[in-house]
Order: sequence, then C-alpha cells, then structure tokens
Amino acid sequence: MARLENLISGLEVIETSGDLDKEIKGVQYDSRKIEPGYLFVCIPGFKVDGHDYVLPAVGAGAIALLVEKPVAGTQGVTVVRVKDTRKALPIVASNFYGAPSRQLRLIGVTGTNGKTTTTHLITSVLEEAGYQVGILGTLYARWRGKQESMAHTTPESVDLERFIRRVVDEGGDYTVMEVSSHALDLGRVDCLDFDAAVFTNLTQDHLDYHRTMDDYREAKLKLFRRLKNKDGHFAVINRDDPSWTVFRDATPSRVVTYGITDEAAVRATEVRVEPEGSCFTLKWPEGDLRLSLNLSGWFNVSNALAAAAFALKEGISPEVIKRGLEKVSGIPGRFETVKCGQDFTVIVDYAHTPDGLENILKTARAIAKKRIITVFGCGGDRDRGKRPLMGKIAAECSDFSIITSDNPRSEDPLAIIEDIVTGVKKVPNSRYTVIADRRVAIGQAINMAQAEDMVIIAGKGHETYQLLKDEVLPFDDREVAKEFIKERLQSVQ
Ligand SMILES: CC(=O)N[C@H]1[C@@H](OP(=O)(O)OP(=O)(O)OC[C@H]2O[C@@H](n3ccc(=O)[nH]c3=O)[C@H](O)[C@@H]2O)O[C@H](CO)[C@@H](O)[C@@H]1O[C@H](C)C(=O)N[C@@H](C)C(=O)N[C@H](CCC(=O)O)C(=O)O
Ligand SMILES: Nc1ncnc2c1ncn2[C@@H]1O[C@H](COP(=O)(O)OP(=O)(O)OP(=O)(O)O)[C@@H](O)[C@H]1O
Ligand SMILES: N[C@H](CCC[C@H](N)C(=O)O)C(=O)O
Ligand SMILES: [Mg+2]
Repeated sequence: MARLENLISGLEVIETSGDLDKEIKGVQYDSRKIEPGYLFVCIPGFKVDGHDYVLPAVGAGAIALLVEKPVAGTQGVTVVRVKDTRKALPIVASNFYGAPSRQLRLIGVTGTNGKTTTTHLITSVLEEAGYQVGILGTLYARWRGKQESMAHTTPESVDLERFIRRVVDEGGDYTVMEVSSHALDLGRVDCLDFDAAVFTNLTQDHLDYHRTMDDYREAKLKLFRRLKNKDGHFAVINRDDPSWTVFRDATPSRVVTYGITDEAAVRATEVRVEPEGSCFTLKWPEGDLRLSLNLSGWFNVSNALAAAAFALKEGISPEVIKRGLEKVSGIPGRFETVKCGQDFTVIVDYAHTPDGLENILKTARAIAKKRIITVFGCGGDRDRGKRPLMGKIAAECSDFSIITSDNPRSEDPLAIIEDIVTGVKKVPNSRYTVIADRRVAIGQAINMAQAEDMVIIAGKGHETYQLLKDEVLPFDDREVAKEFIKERLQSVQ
C-alpha cells in the first residue's frame, strides 16, 4: 500500500485530475492483471496501446491511471499525465516497493550467451559462502527454494521490484539477475541499484529489435555506465571478448577481467573438456587452484571464470569458490544429457544464436566418438540474420543436420527453414534434411543414430512449449527424445 501522491514523486507530472490522496494497493501495466485499488500505467506498446484498455482496467477496480495522452470514461478515477509512461513505470514501481535493491547487493549479468549459467554459478558460490540469495532470469525467479516463472528473462520493473522486496523482507543478502538488452533498452531496470555487473560476451542476436550490433552493444553498456566509482561497485569483464575494452571504458567503476588469455586478471590454464565436465586451473594475481566442473564445454569454463572473478573481487575465499562452482551439477536445458540406457549420446541444449550453436557443436566434436547429428531450428519473429549463419555452422560442424521448427510464432515455419537452408547450402557436400515437425525431426535423429553417435537437439533447452501462431503447444525436447529412445529400445527387444 502507498499513497498515490508519494507514488508519483520523482515524475515530471504534466497534469492531474482527481484526488491524489488515495491509498494504492498495487501498480500494474497490464489491464488483465488489475485488482481493486490498483494504479494502471498505460503504455503505448509495439503491438497495442495500453491507453485502449482503460475501461477494462477501471472495470477490474483500477482507482488511478498514469497516462501520457487523454483518456475517456474515467469518472471517479484519478488521472496523472506524464510525457512518457514507459519511463515513468520503473520510478513508480521503485516508489511503491521502497527501492529494495538499495537494501541488498544486486548483481546483474549481461551478454548474448551464458547469463543463465553464470547467474547460477555465482549463486552457488554465494550460497556456499553462507549468504541468502535470490536468483532471477530465463528459468525462474527463485528465492528460498520457491520458484516462480516470469514472463521474460528480465521482467518489467514492477515484477522485479516485487521480487527483490520479498528477498529483502525475508532476510536476503543478494539478488543475482540476468539483465537482457531488451530490459536495458526499455528501461525495465532503470531504477535498480546494481552493485556489480558481469559481461559474458557479445555476438549476433536480437537484430530484429536492436537495428545494428552497435545499438545492441549500446544497450548492454547501459548496465556498466551506471555503476559508480565507489567501494563495493565493480564490473567483471570477459577479456576474451573483442568488445571488452568498450565495456571497460564505459564504466566509471573498478574493473576485474577474466578469460583464457594470459592478460586477464582471473584466468584458466590447463583446461580439459570432457563429456561429463571440465577441469582447469583457476589463476588469479595472488594464487591458483585446480577446479573440476560438472559442466562440459569451453564456454562453461568461461562462465565459471566470470563467477570466480566476481567472487574473488567480492572477497570470498578461493576454497569456498571452488566448492560453490563444483557443486553445480547441471543447469536445466543447458548441455543436458538424456539417458535411457541407449548406446548413443543425446544432448539437449539451449544454443539459439550462431555463437552458441558453434560453441556447443565444437564442444561436441571434441568429445564425440563418432558422428554428430544436429536437430535445430530458429525462432520466428526474431533476428532473421541469425538463420543462414546458424545453418552454415550446423552444416560445417555436424555430420548430418535436421532442420526443423523452433517457436515459429507468427511466421510460416517453412519460410524460416528456407532462410536456414540458404546457409546450409553454402557448405559443400553438406548432409541434411528438412523436417518441419519438431517431434518427427527428433524421432528421425534418434532412429538414425548408431552406437557412439551424438545427437544434439539445440535451441529450446528447458522450454516446455512450442509457440505456433497464437497457440502454446506443450513440447519438451527432453521428453520427446526419451519417448523415441524408449520406443527404439523396446522395438529391438
Ligand atoms: C519488445 C518487447 O520486449 N516487448 C515487450 C513489451 O511490449 P510492449 O510494451 O510493446 O507491449 P504491448 O504488447 O504492445 O502492449 C502495450 C501495453 O498494453 C498492455 N496491455 C496489453 C493487452 C491488454 O489486454 N491489456 C493491456 O493492458 C501491455 O501490458 C503493455 O503494457 O512489454 C510487454 C509487457 O511486459 C512484453 O510482453 C513485450 O515482450 C514481447 C512479447 C517479447 O517477446 N519480448 C522479448 C523479445 C524480450 O523481452 N526478451 C528479452 C530478452 C531475452 C534474452 O535473450 O535473454 C527478455 O528479457 O526476456
Ligand atoms: N559463455 C558462453 N559463450 C558462448 N555460448 C555459451 C556460453 N554459455 C552458454 N552458451 C551457449 O548458450 C546457450 C544458452 O546459455 P545460457 O542460458 O546460459 O545463456 P543466456 O545468455 O542466459 O541465454 P538467453 O539470452 O536466452 O537468456 C547454452 O545452452 C550454450 O549452448
Ligand atoms: N531469449 C531468446 C530465447 C530464444 C529461444 C528460442 N527457442 C526461440 O524461441 O527463438 C529470445 O526470446 O529471443
Ligand atoms: Mg538466460
């Protein structure tokens, strides 16, 4: 509960009508989630305009509106007008929840790939050090073992503030969160008080939204620009990434670098990548330590270095860091092995960018005993430029590719596949087939696998749905793969 007058403090109000001395029970940007006593913030969006939903919002009990244009039919409802409601939302959200991010340490992880993995590694280390930690991102918002699914990797400011408030009220020390470029660009995190920021990497993605790679990078840089030059504030930057200097130069805060390169402050040497995990020597200016991760792949060594660099700078002891990192047994949908007693390997992974796919397939090549069969597609209503690039990478790095569908959304699945095939065809003698139905595609891969082959099912990882037109169809790569493996094992008995 908060008084409306206090809620709008910090906003540049153009005009108000109605009583400002009202108790507001909640702040909401979606009319479908309004409850009696709420403030409805009307946002003109990319698809629809929130101002068009004033009537249902008032019908559901909204007693105040924050608008940027005149609205009708609002008798008895207080209306506050500002220039930009999207920019106003995080301010109102922070006022409503009392800026909880100032009452704990807030760690933001950004980058094209590795955010979910790195937030989990950091969380494990912090928990090992005895701290109470909330974690939020693509998989869930999790606090004290309770998981809540969120609409986005980085949800709207109101949802973020609500979660952090709960963590603070229940004694949390940290919140570790993924920060997407969309969230940075759309101001979802504008009022959060980050203490440290981690940059994993920058490669092509989301060029449907950010028009150029420079725009995309600029969005990510926002997180680093706002850190301060004061004790406790620092940036953790991947020295192996070509953009690292831009991130270093953008932040006024202290910087710690990590990477495979000798120049990084926190680095890995003697790296060994194996099917079930990876080992490396963690080196930092004052010492070194041998580590054995349960996560396979070079890229996960990089993610572990990010977490270690953060934790060392945070003052956590190297032994605790080692235990915390080694404890992580796997992250749902990230290089997740599907085992049903078959004599070939099946891996489900969330690689959905060219860089992600290349990394996963190169790791697969390093550990595979025989052929690699790759099943993948590309998301509809998303960066079209990724499609031929991913097609080319799959053809180059696999022995056989099955091009299929991955959340076609409003697009024609076959048109997406055609874009991918353009890239596949660039590779001479590429061996591939097109099977638009993902279930059939997975079945085909499982049935053609021979002993010691490796089937990689990429793109959907932990997802439990397929988005087709306006439908959300239940679909889980891991479950579908299991069904086909079991069927095949039974048929030979
Ligand atoms: C580009 C983008 O991020 N758009 C998000 C944004 O949309 P928008 O503001 O344009 O909303 P809109 O759908 O046009 O609606 C306008 C307003 O009307 C409201 N409305 C709408 C319908 C209704 O009946 N009543 C109502 O009040 C909406 O709640 C909204 O406030 O705000 C909406 C409400 O929160 C989001 O659902 C929507 O996410 C879209 C669907 C989306 O797909 N976003 C993805 C790309 C995204 O954000 N991804 C990132 C990165 C992922 C990663 O790589 O890690 C993420 O953080 O998840
Ligand atoms: N450091 C990395 N560099 C390159 N690829 C990576 C890295 N870490 C993970 N990947 C690949 O990217 C996939 C997604 O990893 P993860 O979920 O950690 O990234 P994310 O940044 O959270 O993704 P999203 O943007 O969808 O939330 C993994 O399944 C793996 O294939
Ligand atoms: N965070 C990414 C996830 C993509 C996952 C892939 N399965 C797809 O749907 O394209 C996005 O929203 O673009
Ligand atoms: Mg993620």
